[in-house]
Amino acid sequence: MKEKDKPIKIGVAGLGTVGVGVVKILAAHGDLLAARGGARLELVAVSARDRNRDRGVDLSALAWCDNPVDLAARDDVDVVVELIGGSDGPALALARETLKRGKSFVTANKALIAHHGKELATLAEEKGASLRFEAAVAGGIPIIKSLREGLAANAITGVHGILNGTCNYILTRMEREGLPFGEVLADAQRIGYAEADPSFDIDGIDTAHKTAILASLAFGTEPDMGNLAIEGIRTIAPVDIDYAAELGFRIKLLGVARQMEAGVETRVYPALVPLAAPLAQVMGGTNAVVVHADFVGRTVYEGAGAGEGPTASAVVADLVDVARGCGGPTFGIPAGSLKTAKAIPADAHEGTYYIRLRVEDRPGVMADITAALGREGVSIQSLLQRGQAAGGGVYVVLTTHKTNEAAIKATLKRFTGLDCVLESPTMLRIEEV
Ligand SMILES: NC(=O)C1=CN([C@@H]2O[C@H](COP(=O)(O)OP(=O)(O)OC[C@H]3O[C@@H](n4cnc5c(N)ncnc54)[C@H](OP(=O)(O)O)[C@@H]3O)[C@@H](O)[C@H]2O)C=CC1
Ligand SMILES: N[C@@H](CCO)C(=O)O
Repeated sequence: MKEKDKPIKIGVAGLGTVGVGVVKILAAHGDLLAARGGARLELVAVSARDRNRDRGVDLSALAWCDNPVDLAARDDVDVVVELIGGSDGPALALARETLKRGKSFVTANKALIAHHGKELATLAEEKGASLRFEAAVAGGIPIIKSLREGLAANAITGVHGILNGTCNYILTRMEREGLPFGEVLADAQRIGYAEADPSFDIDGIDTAHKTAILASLAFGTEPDMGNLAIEGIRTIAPVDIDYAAELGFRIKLLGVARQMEAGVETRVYPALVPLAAPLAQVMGGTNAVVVHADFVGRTVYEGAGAGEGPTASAVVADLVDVARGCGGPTFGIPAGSLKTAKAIPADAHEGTYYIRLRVEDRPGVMADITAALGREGVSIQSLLQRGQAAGGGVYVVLTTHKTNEAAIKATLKRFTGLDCVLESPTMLRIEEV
């Protein structure tokens, strides 16, 4: 047998939504994957918590490890796939142990890579092993490969993504069906989109993990959660979805990484996106990423961002790359050359803004509002007033011309101090991507 014909023996830790998907693809596409990778991908061992659970796939011929870290030490395992989740605990222990032994490691775990990416990449590069995580960002979309390989000729200036299927699914159904937040979240959990702790999804942490990874690949900085300002979608009210539509926008939770003069800004926030923009068309559990780069211009990537088949598709694509012997540094440049990301103050953010106020319905209110904006040098782009807000008073909704976040925060403080303002103002950024 030629060296190339030797099978690649795989151990999979975690047999939940994604793990079972990987088992199914390996079983369904054995010949196709062997032809593409130049070696058969042979699943030999698995690990999960409950050995007796029926997972709808045949595991009877496979070795079982109660402790997932034992997969790394097995002589019959060449490559370990980690589909447990969590930034630390067994996932991290397994990653370290696998790479220390010079074996390649494939994962869908964005928390692990966002928190320990540099350490693990350093270890992989020292040991000549491969560390792959295509499934960790945007599920089935090959965005890691695109940034690391397809766009390698370019300096990247910005990356904007809808990176969390759960949030996009919730926002879509709130808009289309007028359903309350909680009811839709339960559906996202049933479909298998949501994280084990769904607050990671709705509070923007999952998007932040993915943004940290994309920023690292795009800008050559080490993945760094410490510099990321994070806002989720809990505060988005149906009324904001309606006003956004009236103004020609749709609300999306975005992960944003962009090159600014002072460094790379990385943030997560719900934003108003113009209805004609590609990101506004992305509905349900679908993810999308828009990359701006100097020579190629704008490129757009879209596809299923979560769920069994799409996520497992990306995991198995990484296994094919390992079989092919595809190498190169994990984040596109050697781990030792990754720069430390600089914190960019949120107040430096420049852009246009949406503000919703609930105010008393009486003469002089609009004058107070416009005076507060004027004092902070914030110029109004559009202004709406609608009758009878829930809870009394009326809603006043405005968008601004370009300004900075320091001026917006100062304006919001002035609004909060006005007698006519009945509740804390809602502020959302507008992103023209
Ligand atoms: N679901 C999705 O759409 C996506 C998920 N991901 C990522 O993929 C990873 C897996 O997600 P998902 O499949 O949804 O998760 P699940 O919760 O469905 O599955 C997790 C699996 O890990 C096993 N497990 C948990 N703790 C241990 C442990 N200590 N030792 C051994 N096995 C353990 C569980 O075992 P048991 O079944 O016995 O309880 C289960 O099989 C996560 O990192 C997630 O963020 C990435 C993209 C999309
Ligand atoms: N919980 C994540 C899974 C995919 O990473 C989501 O909803 O997008």
